[in-house]
Amino acid sequence: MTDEKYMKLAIELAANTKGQTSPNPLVGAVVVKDNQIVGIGAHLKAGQAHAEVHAINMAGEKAKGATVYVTLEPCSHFGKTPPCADLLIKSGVKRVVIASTDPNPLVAGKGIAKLKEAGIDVEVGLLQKEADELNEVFFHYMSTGLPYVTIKTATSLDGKIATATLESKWITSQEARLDAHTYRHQHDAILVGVNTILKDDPELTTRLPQGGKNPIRIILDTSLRTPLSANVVNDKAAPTWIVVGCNAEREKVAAMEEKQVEIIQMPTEKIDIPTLLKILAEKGITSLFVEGGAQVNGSFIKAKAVQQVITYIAPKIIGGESAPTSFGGEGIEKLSEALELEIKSVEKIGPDLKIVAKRKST
Ligand SMILES: Nc1c(/N=C/[C@H](O)[C@H](O)[C@H](O)COP(=O)(O)O)[nH]c(=O)[nH]c1=O
Ligand SMILES: Nc1c(N[C@@H]2O[C@H](COP(=O)(O)O)[C@@H](O)[C@H]2O)[nH]c(=O)[nH]c1=O
Ligand SMILES: [Zn+2]
Repeated sequence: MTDEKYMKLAIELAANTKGQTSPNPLVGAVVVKDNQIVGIGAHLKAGQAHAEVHAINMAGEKAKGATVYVTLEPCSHFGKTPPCADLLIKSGVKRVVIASTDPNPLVAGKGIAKLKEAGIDVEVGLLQKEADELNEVFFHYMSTGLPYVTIKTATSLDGKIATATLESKWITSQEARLDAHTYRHQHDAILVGVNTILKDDPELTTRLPQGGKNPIRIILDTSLRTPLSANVVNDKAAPTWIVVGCNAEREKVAAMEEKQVEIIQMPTEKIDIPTLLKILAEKGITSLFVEGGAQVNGSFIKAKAVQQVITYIAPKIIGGESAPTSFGGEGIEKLSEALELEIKSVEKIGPDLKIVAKRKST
């Protein structure tokens, strides 16, 4: 039981740095000696000390003969920081309890092997499910080389994202919209289509009472119709990248680049989602928050390029055959082609419902 207690603390430490460590994983570590916690640590920012380093430094001499609980296999490579496995060996710990193994090919089992070779008692898998869930973004990015994609939609009870005259402010409550901003803080980038820019001129920034990091703003805009006057072009609140097709007008591209907007020009006329995801991953985007609208959401579903769908439902009926729903595009013909997810949670947020659904882990 005490092992679980300490690993739960390590997981808690890791969970509280969500949104800070990208492209690195969330990691927590706890050092225990004679049933006393003598050191704790979490990885706070990519490029800075790993969780084990903080915890071992805090433990000092007491690390000798101690047990270390760490949510991810200690690294064994020289990345931006020296290997944690070597540090644990040098500090004379007796036992290391690990939750998740690290799929990073640079680590993948080597950290565990190193510790065992040095005669340290290693145990793997304690609360692995909870720890793995914490790092679903990092593990997905490591194993696929693509960003972990979350689509967020906000609809009425009858599934509409706007009225037939395209009025959409607001369908869901302030509380639900605030909840969505937490995801903006946690994601590397937010993505919308140019129609959302033209209709709402959104800021796409993280506006939480407690503050938060603004994600990089990505606009899908094949023929570069985003106005030079748009908020996302002028407010300098966060980087803005506009994805265009190969036929976007040179002059418009130059005018946008003048305003420090980054243009990502696709090799094809249209924007191919799988190709775009590879480009974004290469640019270090490990998590992508897609806030629609209908056409963009439809293109991600068509490409089956989504890992999580978060739906906020307001207890309102909008009606109208031509009122848009969350996923546009041509859709599917046969039900067997429907994108299969599993519902992970259903909760009330103010007057609204929030449903989190995830792809079955492939
Ligand atoms: N219309 C609704 C939403 N609409 C979401 C659209 O993407 C909207 O244009 C942007 O979220 C606005 O961006 P910003 O706030 O200026 O950063 N999202 C919601 O959660 N509920 C709704 O009712
Ligand atoms: N954050 C973290 C680990 N992260 C591992 O190390 C890699 C990043 O290495 P670096 O570039 O040196 O920060 C990352 O991809 C992942 O495999 N490992 C750990 O032992 N403890 C930590 O707290
Ligand atoms: Zn490390």
